[in-house]
Amino acid sequence: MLELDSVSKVFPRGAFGRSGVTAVRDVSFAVRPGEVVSLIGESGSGKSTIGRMVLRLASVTRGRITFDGADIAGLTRTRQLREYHRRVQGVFQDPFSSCNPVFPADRVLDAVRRGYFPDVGAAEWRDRVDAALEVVRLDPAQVRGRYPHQLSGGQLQRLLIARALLLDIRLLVADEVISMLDASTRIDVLNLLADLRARGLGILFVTHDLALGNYVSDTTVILRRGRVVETGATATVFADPLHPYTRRLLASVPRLRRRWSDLPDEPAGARPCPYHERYPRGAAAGPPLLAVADDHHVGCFADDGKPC
Ligand SMILES: Nc1ncnc2c1ncn2[C@@H]1O[C@H](COP(=O)(O)OP(=O)(O)OP(=O)(O)O)[C@@H](O)[C@H]1O
Repeated sequence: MLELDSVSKVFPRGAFGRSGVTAVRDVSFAVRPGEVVSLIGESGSGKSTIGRMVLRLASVTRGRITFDGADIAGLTRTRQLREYHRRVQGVFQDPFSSCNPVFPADRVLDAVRRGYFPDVGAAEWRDRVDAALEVVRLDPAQVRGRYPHQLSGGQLQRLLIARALLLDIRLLVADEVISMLDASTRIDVLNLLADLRARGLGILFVTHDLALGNYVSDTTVILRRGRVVETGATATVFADPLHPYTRRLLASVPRLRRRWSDLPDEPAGARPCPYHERYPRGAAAGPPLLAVADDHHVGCFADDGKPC
């Protein structure tokens, strides 16, 4: 369904854009129907930029993003982009910023009808809205005519997911959708994402939180400074993290009964770089990621990301 092939993004910087910030470097991965892929990395690692490129909110500098085999850079006409957004939608961290506070929140649902389904009658539309609200486990009476400030962050987030469902989407980009929610609402939204996956939706789950990625995803992509350092089946990556960065991220997840001051500087049992073993320093550059198993790929441990 969605494929990223050696995608890079350079933001121009300085007078006349002569220099640039490389936010994303040679990133490749795929999202299949019914699969949740989590994109995990610290702040500034390029996660949101990838989400924005997938949503066509930012352009790709090098490489290709394809949806069902077609390069999305080729969708230049308004009509083509609208069709793409009927299939691919995003939900973001702050649900309140996606709603105009002076209008009832469910107006975002009516906007879908005006934009995409002007020929659908009022009664049928109401049925469709009720069905979408039921999927996200919202009682229509709870949200109809309510203003954003009268809803909780979790309710509003679910309303925005219902909006995406009205479009009959196939891929959802969920960018830090849980970050602003409290613990009990988080689990509701996570379980909702699991329901959507079961309905065959592909989900690109952008997060800086490893525990959330582990809970919800089938496949994990670990990003560092815009580059993929490790990727694979979530269970494999979490059970046997290879890259020192992944190991550091995992070691720093807060746990009950362990204090911050007890954390070792480096996780014990550092391993030699498998990439280095395969492609010793001085050899011609190897592939961007080394396959250590069918479902597990790792990048070079060197800090600059170049093959050792
Ligand atoms: N519009 C822009 N213009 C210039 N630089 C940008 C722009 N958007 C992002 N960047 C830079 O690209 C890099 C990656 O940013 P991005 O927002 O994708 O990271 P992130 O991993 O999503 O971080 P966070 O979790 O804090 O949102 C950062 O160095 C950021 O400063």
